[in-house]
Amino acid sequence: MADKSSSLPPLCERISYKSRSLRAVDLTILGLLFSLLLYRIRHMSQNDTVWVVAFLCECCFTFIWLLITCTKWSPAEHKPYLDRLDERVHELPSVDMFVTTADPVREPPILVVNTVLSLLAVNYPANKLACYVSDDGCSALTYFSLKEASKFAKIWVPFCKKYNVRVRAPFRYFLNPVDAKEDSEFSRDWEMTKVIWENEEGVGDEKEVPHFVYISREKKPNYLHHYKAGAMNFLVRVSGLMTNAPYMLNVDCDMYANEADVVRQAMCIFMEGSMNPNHCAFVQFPQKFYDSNSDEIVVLQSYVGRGFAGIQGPVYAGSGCFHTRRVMYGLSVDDLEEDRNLSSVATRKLLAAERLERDFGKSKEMVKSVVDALQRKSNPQDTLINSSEPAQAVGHCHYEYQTSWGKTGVCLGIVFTLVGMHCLYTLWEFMSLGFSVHSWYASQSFWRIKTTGSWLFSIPDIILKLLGVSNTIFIVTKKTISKTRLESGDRPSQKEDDGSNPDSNKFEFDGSLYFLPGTFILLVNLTAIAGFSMGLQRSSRSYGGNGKIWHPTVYSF
Ligand SMILES: O=c1ccn([C@@H]2O[C@H](COP(=O)(O)OP(=O)(O)O[C@H]3O[C@H](CO)[C@@H](O)[C@H](O)[C@H]3O)[C@@H](O)[C@H]2O)c(=O)[nH]1
Ligand SMILES: [Mn+2]
Repeated sequence: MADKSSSLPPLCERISYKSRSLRAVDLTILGLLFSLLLYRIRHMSQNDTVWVVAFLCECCFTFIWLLITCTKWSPAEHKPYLDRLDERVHELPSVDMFVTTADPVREPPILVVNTVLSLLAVNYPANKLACYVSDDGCSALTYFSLKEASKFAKIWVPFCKKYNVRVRAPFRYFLNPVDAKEDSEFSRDWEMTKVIWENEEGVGDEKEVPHFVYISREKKPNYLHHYKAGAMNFLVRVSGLMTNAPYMLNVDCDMYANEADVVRQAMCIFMEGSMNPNHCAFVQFPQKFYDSNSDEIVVLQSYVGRGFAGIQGPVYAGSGCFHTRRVMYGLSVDDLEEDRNLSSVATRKLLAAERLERDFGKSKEMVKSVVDALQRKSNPQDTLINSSEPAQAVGHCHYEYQTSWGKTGVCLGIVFTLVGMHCLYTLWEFMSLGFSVHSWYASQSFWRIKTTGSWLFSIPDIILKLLGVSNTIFIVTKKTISKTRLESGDRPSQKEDDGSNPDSNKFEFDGSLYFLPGTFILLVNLTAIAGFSMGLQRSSRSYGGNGKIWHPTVYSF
């Protein structure tokens, strides 16, 4: 386990990216915002509703701006040192990896296969890993695809490790042509692996491949199944009964591990004791997107993500996250002694028989696995410890009933300067990460669509839910696979991103009513601008006569 000596260099370091000039810009914007609000207050008259509404909107904007700026104030990143981990930690802890899928049509099994293969092939001792797939669609197609994938894994995993392949999702890897001399051993292995990948056949070495488990829980009409959250709870229970690893990774089926060292990187953070021995409940990795339209997310993640890392750490993003099992089972920082064992008070509180049964259900095996996890008793053989019977028991839809599973997310002048500064600021954020002005413009447009569409509709939705009138439903998003992703082989990998695909960078809109409010506001704005320019023409013709000018109303969200 980790060496406790504090004189050794750390396994992971926090690197700060504070910038004085950026802070100066932020403070200037803050000054401008406050002077705008002050101006509004000083010139407020009670019967001017437009003025009052504008004031309220600006208050709201200032509040949100303050929140975002506070978040971004002290950006930082955590840098793991893998060589130090390999040198000091000889017995790495086990990790259970979870992949969720729900619909073989919307989520083609080939996606799930790639996700799973990228996880099975990570640089980590195979006997310390187990990969569980939960299939809420209970699909025979997904099942058989995964069965084939498990055969291919026996060739794929050793191949990746032998040649130190970085991105270990085959569809991604085989987009690149082989980069070696024709007759080299590597190119022969490459060809062979590719042929097997395309023909889906394979035999190979089992020892190098982690455990791989396919599960599908029971669902019945009158039982809430809690969508992905329910699937995650089920995965936690079943893996608890089978491998009970102290760490768990969850990945959506439309993602893959794009870094072969991801698990060891997470361990550097979990096992770095010098910051605070019990400091870390989860490690969230940033998400990257291989199709178009993701520039905005990259920018958000770079600035807001680093900002979060600089304050208390990241927020859980739903995928690409490692959790500790003990924290999932109710452990908090105060429950631990210096040596990370449970304190006596915590032992009484967490391990009381009534609490265990109430929170985790009636399965004796389940309760034992929770106790083992809380007391850090590892599964000695790193094998699948239980037969599938207890696992089936915890997969019934009534298992969660009456337990805690599933319950537990100069006015105009100021305005123009502000709007100008805001635009320049967001533009700078985009350009400093290498994106074009066009991509910034597309993201700005999309913000308007989001605020007038999804945000607007989400408010009545939440109100109805709070009033108990409606239930939240989870519609699995359709994972479209672009043509370039399906065509493997002869195309260079950059092909996807160089804009040669005429449909890249385009959004797909269906005939949804959600676009009505945005379109309506756009039309109002256009009419107002047209009216304004007509009014200007008329007034310039009448030499300042007292013709009324129609003031444009421009709504900006
Ligand atoms: O009943 C269900 C519904 C969904 N899923 C899985 O949940 C994941 C996310 O579903 P998806 O339809 O892809 O939702 P997105 O909107 O893309 O997901 C975002 O939003 C989700 C809900 O907040 C988060 O869990 C995800 O991590 C986040 O990427 C997928 O692996 C699904 O297979 C299930 O297992 N069971
Ligand atoms: Mn998704």
